[in-house]
Amino acid sequence: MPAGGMTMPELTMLEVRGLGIRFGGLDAVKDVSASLPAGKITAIIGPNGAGKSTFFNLISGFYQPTSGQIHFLGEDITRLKTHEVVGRGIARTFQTTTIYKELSVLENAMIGHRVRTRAGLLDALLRTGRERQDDQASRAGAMQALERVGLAGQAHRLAGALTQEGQKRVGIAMALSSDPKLLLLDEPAAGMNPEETVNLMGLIRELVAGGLTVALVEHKMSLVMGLADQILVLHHGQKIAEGTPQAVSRDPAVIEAYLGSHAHGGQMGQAAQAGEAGHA
Ligand SMILES: Nc1ncnc2c1ncn2[C@@H]1O[C@H](COP(=O)(O)OP(=O)(O)OP(=O)(O)O)[C@@H](O)[C@H]1O
Repeated sequence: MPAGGMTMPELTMLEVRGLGIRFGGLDAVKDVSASLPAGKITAIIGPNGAGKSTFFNLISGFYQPTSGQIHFLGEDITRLKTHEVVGRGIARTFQTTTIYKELSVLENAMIGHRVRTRAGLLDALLRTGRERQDDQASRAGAMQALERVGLAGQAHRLAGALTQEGQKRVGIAMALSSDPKLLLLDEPAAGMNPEETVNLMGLIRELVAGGLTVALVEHKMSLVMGLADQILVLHHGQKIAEGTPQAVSRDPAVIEAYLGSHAHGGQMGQAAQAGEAGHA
């Protein structure tokens, strides 16, 4: 115990070591080692095709890595299946909104709960006898999740009738309904206007204040720079930098990676300038 210092050691929520996956001849993710501290927001950024979504797919059990290990709260989860990973406390949202617009907000969140606590979507949709028994548990989990995203009052509306932002919140509620410890958000601000993006940032901050750990993949630098405690930068599947938003936005290797890519060079360039705190 350091005398006079009350700093608690930082708890690691997720740790990956030497993580990699090859598709044919391509290393989509290669030798990535990183730690996600509990109660913090980690952003994973990088130019198009850098391996960000693949990284999420590895953590959430959608893909099996060809090398390396994944530890979640100290447990080796490298070879677990998706629903087992969810059972441990990791949930994710997807790049494209995958809500059922013709169902109610509550039904969507309940499907989220069932899919995440069962082996398959089919099981959840067919409503087997076992499913009906679990109805109450799903309903309770779903309502709690809707409260967390501010949609409890709209539980019985059709999901398709909500705004773009509301529908994003439904997607997040679907992930939260399994009560995860770690939430993976894949491009949460995609398709959102600046006001909606700011609201979404507020929601993510609230969730983290409530004890959640968040990792997000996002191209919108305003969100990344405004939210992230730490940033991992991937390029061609490899980690080229990590650190605070300020440090990463000034990192020559990061600027080079973004400027060298057609797609998002401008955004990172702007972020680096924004980091210069008002210098013209
Ligand atoms: N299932 C797959 N089979 C073959 N190649 C894949 C597969 N998934 C991803 N890849 C390849 O792996 C590389 C990384 O893709 P990934 O989607 O992870 O990048 P990303 O950083 O998420 O890109 P973006 O920002 O455009 O979403 C790309 O070259 C992609 O074509």
